[in-house]
Amino acid sequence: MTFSSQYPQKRMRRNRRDDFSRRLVRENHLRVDDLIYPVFVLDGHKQEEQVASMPGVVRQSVDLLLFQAEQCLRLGIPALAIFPVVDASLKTLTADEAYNPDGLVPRAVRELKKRFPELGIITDVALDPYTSHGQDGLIDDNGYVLNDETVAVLRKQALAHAQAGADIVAPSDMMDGRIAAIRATLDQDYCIHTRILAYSAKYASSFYGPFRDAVGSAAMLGAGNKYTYQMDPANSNEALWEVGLDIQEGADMVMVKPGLPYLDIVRRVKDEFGVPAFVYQVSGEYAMLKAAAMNGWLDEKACVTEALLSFKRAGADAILTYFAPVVAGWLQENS
Ligand SMILES: NCc1[nH]cc(CCC(=O)O)c1CC(=O)O
Ligand SMILES: [Mg+2]
Repeated sequence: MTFSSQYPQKRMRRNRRDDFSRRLVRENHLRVDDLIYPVFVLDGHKQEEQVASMPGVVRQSVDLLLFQAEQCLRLGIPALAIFPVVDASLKTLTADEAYNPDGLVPRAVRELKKRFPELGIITDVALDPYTSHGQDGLIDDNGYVLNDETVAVLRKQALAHAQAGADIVAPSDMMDGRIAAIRATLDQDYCIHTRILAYSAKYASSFYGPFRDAVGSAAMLGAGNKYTYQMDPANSNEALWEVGLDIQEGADMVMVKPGLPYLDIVRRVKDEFGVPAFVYQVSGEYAMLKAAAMNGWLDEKACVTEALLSFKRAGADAILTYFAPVVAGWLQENS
């Protein structure tokens, strides 16, 4: 039996045949330089709690966080993103604790920067850990989140973080005009080097569920939602509009959040603006992968790596992922 030499005309499989040629034609790579590790910080000493809906993720006091920070540095992870678990007694309608210069976040930042000055520290600028209703801003009598009144508090919060030494402040609140306002406040105080990572295209996603458990805002929020400020998952052009405004207002990097269900947005943002575009593989994405892996239904290493590589393929420059240290370890094994 003979085979026609004209069929197939082109053999795409030739490059895939061997590991060496697969490596040579590989278009995208996941590197440790791409990773940002989100961590949950608690008050107190030697405190550590598991997050039930995020197996392998803990909330911990600053003294213990220092060990994780050291490990990240050793692994080559460029930056940590800090999220506070604030005691219910400190949550108020006006979120005053958000800009307490001696609050949990500024204290954590000072400790981390003192011990590990070369490790990048990113703080979250939003009021949800500090409000008694779990919304990211101040509310009126009808529960509507007020824009300008909220921005006035965010300015103070961002300044408190910057003065404590945060390298990057990251407004995740989705109020209008907050990037310009925060930039002006930082500049007035000569915090000219503090970068702003704008959560520009942040969707009203149900994949944030485990995060809200982790920081304890779920109980506060109750049946509430964030539809009046976070973006509608149905929208795509609007994300470009949001990103464009934040760049104009002075953002140094922009973020798309969540990740996997919004790869198309990452690609559009990168193509349209060419600015540093970050993506957040959020708590629900972590929980999905982890749950399936723990059941033996998915190969954790293979699937996590594939999901993270998809962000690179979509054009992301950096990825916030709860898998960061684990992945950094895998990358070291391979090199
Ligand atoms: N400012 C709130 C905030 N900052 C980061 C996340 C979610 C992160 C995650 O799910 O991993 C949220 C949740 C929300 O908007 O309710
Ligand atoms: Mg906006």
